[in-house]
Formats: sequence, C-alpha cells, structure tokens
Amino acid sequence: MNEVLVADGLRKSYGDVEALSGVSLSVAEGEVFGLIGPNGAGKTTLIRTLTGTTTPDGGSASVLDGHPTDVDRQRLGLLPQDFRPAGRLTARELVAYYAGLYDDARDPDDVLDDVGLADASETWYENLSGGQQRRACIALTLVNDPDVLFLDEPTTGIDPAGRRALWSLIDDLADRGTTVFLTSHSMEEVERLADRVGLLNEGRLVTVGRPAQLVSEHGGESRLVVRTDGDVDLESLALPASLSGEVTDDGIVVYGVGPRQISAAVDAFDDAGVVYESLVWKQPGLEEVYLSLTGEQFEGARPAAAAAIGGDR
Ligand SMILES: Nc1ncnc2c1ncn2[C@@H]1O[C@H](COP(=O)(O)OP(=O)(O)OP(=O)(O)O)[C@@H](O)[C@H]1O
Repeated sequence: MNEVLVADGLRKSYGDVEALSGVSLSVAEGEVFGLIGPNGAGKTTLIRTLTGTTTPDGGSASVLDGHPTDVDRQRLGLLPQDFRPAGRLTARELVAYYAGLYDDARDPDDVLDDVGLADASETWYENLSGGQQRRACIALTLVNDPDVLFLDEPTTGIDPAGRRALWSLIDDLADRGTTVFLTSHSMEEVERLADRVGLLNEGRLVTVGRPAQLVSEHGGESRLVVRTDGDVDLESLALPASLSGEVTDDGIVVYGVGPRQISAAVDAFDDAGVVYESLVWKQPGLEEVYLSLTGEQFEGARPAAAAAIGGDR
C-alpha cells in the first residue's frame, strides 16, 4: 500500500525540552491514524513537523512523497488545536473565504452541511457556541477536499451528538480515500475511528498497532468491579478457580471474568452474603492500554501489592 506520511527518526527540542526523541512511523493512503498520549507528549509537535509548520532538529518527514513544505497545499487539510479564525465573519463567509484560497474548492454550503452547520451559516463565528466554532474550523479544513487531513483534537468541546456526526463524517472521508491523521484524548473516539493507533509518551512512540491488537497485547483482563458497602473478607468468597480477586479501596475487583464467568462470580458474592452497591463488568479497551503503557492508574487497576485469592496466577 502507498505510504503517504512517513516520519523517520524525527527529533525536535524546545530549549531543554525534547518534544520528539526520534519518532518513526508511516501512514498508508486512506488510513485513519490516531495519535494518543498524555499532555505534552509531543503530539502537536509531530503534526507540526509532518505539515511543515515547524522544522525538525533531526530526522526527516515526507508527505505525499514530498518534503512537507513542498506539498501542494490544495492536497492538505490541517486543523490546529488552537485555531481561531476571524470572529466577525459568518460561518458561511469564513468557509467561502477559505474556499477562495484554492483553485478548486468545494461549495461552501455543502461543506457547512457536512459539519452540521447549515442552520447556523449566517451566524458570526464569535456568536457560535464552542462546539459550533470547532465544527466551523473543521469545515475550513474540508473546503479544498484534501487528500491528507490532519486533525489536532478535532472534537474537543463538541457535544456527544455532534461528535458522533463528525465521526461518521471522518468515516465517510476515509471511505472516499482521504488519509486522516488525528490526535485525541478521547480513547472512545480513537478506538471508534482509527485503523491504527500510535501512543506517544515523552516524545517517544511507545507502541503502534490496530486498536484490537493493542488491547489484546496490553489491555489486561476483563474484570468485575464490585463496590461494596463496607469491608469484604476475600477468603469468604468461593470464586471459581480461574478467577482471582483483589481488595480495593471501595470493594473488590475480580480478574479474568469472561462473559461466561460473570454469573459464577456474582453467585460467589451472593453466596458469601456480600452486600454490594454496584457491580460493573469491564472489558479492556484502549483506555487500559493507554494507562498501562503510560504508567498511570485507573479504577479497577490491579494494585501492585494487593491481597489476591483464587486462580492459579
Ligand atoms: N513553541 C514551543 N516552545 C516551547 N516549548 C514548546 C513549544 N511547543 C511545544 N513545546 C513543548 O514541547 C512539549 C510537547 O508539546 P506538544 O504541544 O507537542 O504536546 P502534546 O502532546 O500536543 O500535548 P497536549 O496533549 O497537551 O496538546 C511540551 O513540553 C511543550 O511544552
């Protein structure tokens, strides 16, 4: 498959801060690539080097087989994280203005329709809600019908329905062959959209893979998170041998609970007379991958030195 984005050993420092410490990756034509990582990991810096808006200190980048600064701008779309267009233009005037920058642009009304802003097209940008403003910014990246689209946290501030509408727009773009490189702090968004995901931490690409592959490699086990009313004696729980339980601050987490073991695990709580406030079955997802590889903690994480019972692990 044709690789349209290639980073090879990219390095970038700002003073003493090493924002990128040798990042290499490639993205194929028509792929949606999701870049995740903590604040300050280097995600925006990577987008800036790939789009030619900053010069790396080392390594190289290519976009559509050319140097990032030489690529035909008609073929690229970029939504920066902190983009603020003129406030006293209507959404339609803004999109029309940006359309005028290209030789061959889409109809502004079609673009506004795509991002769900047809009804607000005559509203000044500064009078749009935060989520509508973000949609207008996304519209500006679509007027030139780009082959490669960079979206730096595209759905920040957009309400749930608007986010879903934009996800399906991104799906449609990808189906039509647009390559999308996006960053997000929403693991749900990345899991939903990305063909492949890269996790950046402290300027290094920690892992790259398909979401399901990363979840199976790093996501840990399915588990039952039980909040109890008071302390529970783990010894009193007759869990099936394949499961293991650990005491947490507010209850017990039972690990290794697949769909078929849920009822047996719940029975063990009932048989032991445990009063529980809530009982949630959780399958690992990208969030668990993120948290486990960045070393952060999350609810139901296996405590390092907790008591465990049952199972043979
Ligand atoms: N222009 C700049 N001048 C100085 N330091 C910068 C500059 N741009 C980025 N940095 C630093 O480089 C590091 C990486 O920043 P970057 O914005 O790429 O991270 P990020 O992963 O996009 O973060 P976030 O999720 O918060 O948007 C941070 O420590 C940041 O403070």
